[in-house]
Amino acid sequence: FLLSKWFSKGKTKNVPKGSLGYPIIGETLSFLKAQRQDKGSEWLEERISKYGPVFKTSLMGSITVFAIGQAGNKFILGSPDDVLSAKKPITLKKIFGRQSLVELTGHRYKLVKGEMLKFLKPECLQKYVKQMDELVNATLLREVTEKETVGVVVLMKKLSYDLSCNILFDIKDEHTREALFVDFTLAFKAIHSLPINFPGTTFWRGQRARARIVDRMIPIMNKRWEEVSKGVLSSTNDMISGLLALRDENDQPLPHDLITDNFIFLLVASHDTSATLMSLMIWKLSRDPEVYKKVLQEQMEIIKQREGTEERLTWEEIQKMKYTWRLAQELMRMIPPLFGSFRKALKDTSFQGYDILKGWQVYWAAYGTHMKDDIFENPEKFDPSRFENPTKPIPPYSYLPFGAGIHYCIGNEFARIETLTTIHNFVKLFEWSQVNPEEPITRQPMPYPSLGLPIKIKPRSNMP
Ligand code: HEM
Repeated sequence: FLLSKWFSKGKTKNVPKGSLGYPIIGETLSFLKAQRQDKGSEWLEERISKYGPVFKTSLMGSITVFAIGQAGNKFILGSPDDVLSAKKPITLKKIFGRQSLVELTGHRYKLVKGEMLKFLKPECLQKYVKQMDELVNATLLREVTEKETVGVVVLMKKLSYDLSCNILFDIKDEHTREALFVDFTLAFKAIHSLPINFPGTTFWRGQRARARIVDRMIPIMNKRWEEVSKGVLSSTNDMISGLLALRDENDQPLPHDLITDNFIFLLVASHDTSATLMSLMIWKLSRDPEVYKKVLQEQMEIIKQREGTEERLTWEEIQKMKYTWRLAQELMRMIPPLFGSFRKALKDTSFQGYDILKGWQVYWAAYGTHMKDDIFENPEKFDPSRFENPTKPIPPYSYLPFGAGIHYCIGNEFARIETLTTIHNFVKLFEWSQVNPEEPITRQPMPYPSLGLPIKIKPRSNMP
């Protein structure tokens, strides 16, 4: 009965063509495998050539429609939330929690996002530049000094995690941070695993890790709640305090489990994405002398022009790092940190004559536009200058490292500042060379140098 129900699903409608694969698991295994082997674009191409740019498959236990290309991106990312919501497949939902931002809709979504934005908008981030610079500088010196070889990927993961923990959540206790980091690593792996909850599976381990994170957060949250209630701590101190002080439409505080869910969600959203970008930047600088020269020149010029005794970076100096950020933009065009992302249909809808039924998932992928020559001239050519003087403006819904529409990344400015601060300190403090000059990038599923980017490193000998 279940099998016939599964195969007859949507038969009376004009649904997109495509194979649903095996019952329940569908094509999840081949999709995850392609992601891990950095063959996501081949996986897509195979299906596009058979069924066209709009096709269906089944992923993570749900029928999933892909709509590849600018029109597809516009449809998916531009649809209102009550038609295509950002609700995620079971693995993400179980790790992020039922009340993470992407599971919320309507008023509650706006309320929680509004509070997050208070900390993430440029006006607010300006005041964290100095603190970020201090933290990056101290971490790099501590982790690198007296070592001849360093694994950049591990270092960047640790750095971006520490930055989020410190700046966004004010978790300063080293022991707590370390313990949480171990569990976050396990929880993150579970997001991209098969949803099989059986002792020993990645998904099972991730959920146990999440439970431990929640246990560790309870006393932290209770203490903050007490401090915020007594007025000892301001709601502007950090995001946890801000969410604790927030009141809903009935003037009631938000449930503590909503705050824990969003703490976990934000750490995942902010940690591996930025760590990927920073690792890709150092990977590119290690193997492209031309690019390295320009970045070094830009960063050293900033130090040279510094007046007075100020040693730490300023907001104005971040704005001067134009070439360094264009390098990041071009890297994210060719190797987007997020391959794509899911939406869930809350109502029946349609695209280009194809029916998409309530309950189905929809997936957008950056691949469909980032490497197309009608959008980016010579798309295979690595050319940061295309973001300086574009011959023609990039059409909307075509360049998607941070997504687009309602769910556009609200941490993009935070990511920009931490990336630029890290690269500034890295080139200022060290000289280095790649241990494996041919090291390629592989998706795991985030695109990292495949061997963790080991580098031989020493303190910089010549300063301006
Ligand atoms: C280079 C680093 C980053 C990249 C490439 C990135 C990418 C993205 C993308 C593609 C989306 C849209 C996902 C979708 O459409 O389903 C997104 C959403 C989001 N990102 Fe980021 N992100 C980065 C850094 C950060 C940071 C540092 C934070 C927080 C401090 C953050 C917080 C968020 C949040 C909260 C959302 C959900 C927004 C919503 O649903 O309204 N991200 N990010």
